[in-house]
Amino acid sequence: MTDTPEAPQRIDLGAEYESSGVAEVLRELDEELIGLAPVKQRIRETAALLLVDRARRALGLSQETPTLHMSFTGNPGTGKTTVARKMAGLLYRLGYVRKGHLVSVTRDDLVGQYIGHTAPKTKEVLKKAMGGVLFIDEAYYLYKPDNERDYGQEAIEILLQVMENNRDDLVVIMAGYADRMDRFFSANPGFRSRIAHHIEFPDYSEEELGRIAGTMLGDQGYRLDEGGRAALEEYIDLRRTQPHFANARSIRNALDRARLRQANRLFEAGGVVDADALSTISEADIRPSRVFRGGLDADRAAPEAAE
Ligand SMILES: Nc1ncnc2c1ncn2[C@@H]1O[C@H](COP(=O)(O)OP(=O)(O)OP(=O)(O)O)[C@@H](O)[C@H]1O
Repeated sequence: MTDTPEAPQRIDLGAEYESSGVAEVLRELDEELIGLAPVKQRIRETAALLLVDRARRALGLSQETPTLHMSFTGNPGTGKTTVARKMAGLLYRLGYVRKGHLVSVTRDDLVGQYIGHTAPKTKEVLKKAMGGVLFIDEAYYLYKPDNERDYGQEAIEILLQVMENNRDDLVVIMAGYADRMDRFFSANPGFRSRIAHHIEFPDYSEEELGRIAGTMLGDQGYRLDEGGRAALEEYIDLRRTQPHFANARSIRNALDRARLRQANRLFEAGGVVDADALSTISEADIRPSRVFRGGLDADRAAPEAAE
């Protein structure tokens, strides 16, 4: 294409940053997510790259669609899905995807049980994800090296093809534990070469988990009293060292159970309650947790402990 009369000569990146809505998404990311400083930094850098790429294309300096597929590695509950959703919003605001929604899947959503079932299943998911972001959690389960007839291979081949051919309308984010993802990429170099951005999600510190708990409760209109706060701190300290710990997700689950206990405590006490009582989580709502009694192994049978 030659220059059209409307082709701009220069672009105000600062104005683009605000008017595209990118600034707003980054602000939300900062405000809604506690900690994650290195992740936020990487997202800001990626946003800058995309903004500049868009400006370059607008000025006719390049025509290529950049490779946008990503990998998010880190332990469970470190915010990968939440950040992926923000990333979908960024890509949409910058015009890299048409709709900006996120479709989150695991192996079972892509791979069938019987011969001939996998391709239609994978294609159906891809159809739903087109125009947005396909988030594949624990992506390495697609690849089972001990079984060469595994149907996962079929899904892998379709994904690789679509990641190459539909780069301008679908962004794939593969997520999971760093070490397993690394082995997966070594065994499937096609993915490694198609993924341009690798972002690592660190575990939260105890202090961050405490702040996450405070925000989660605040969002639901609850607060901790002094005893509740101290008990929760102890809870976090213990819970982190026990099996199946899933960072912020474990905190969310613990708070759900605390609210349940609070409701039962109030109900069993009977009588009249005021707003303060209805919104306060106390020590008595946290201490009965099995975490204080030798850990979650005792908890395995309880469905709410499934993390
Ligand atoms: N930094 C944070 N601040 C506040 N809440 C958070 C933060 N990180 C995660 N959460 C909350 O924790 C829960 C789990 O987060 P999310 O699903 O994004 O993690 P994940 O890494 O994708 O986990 P998994 O891989 O196990 O699905 C969500 O409810 C999310 O809102």
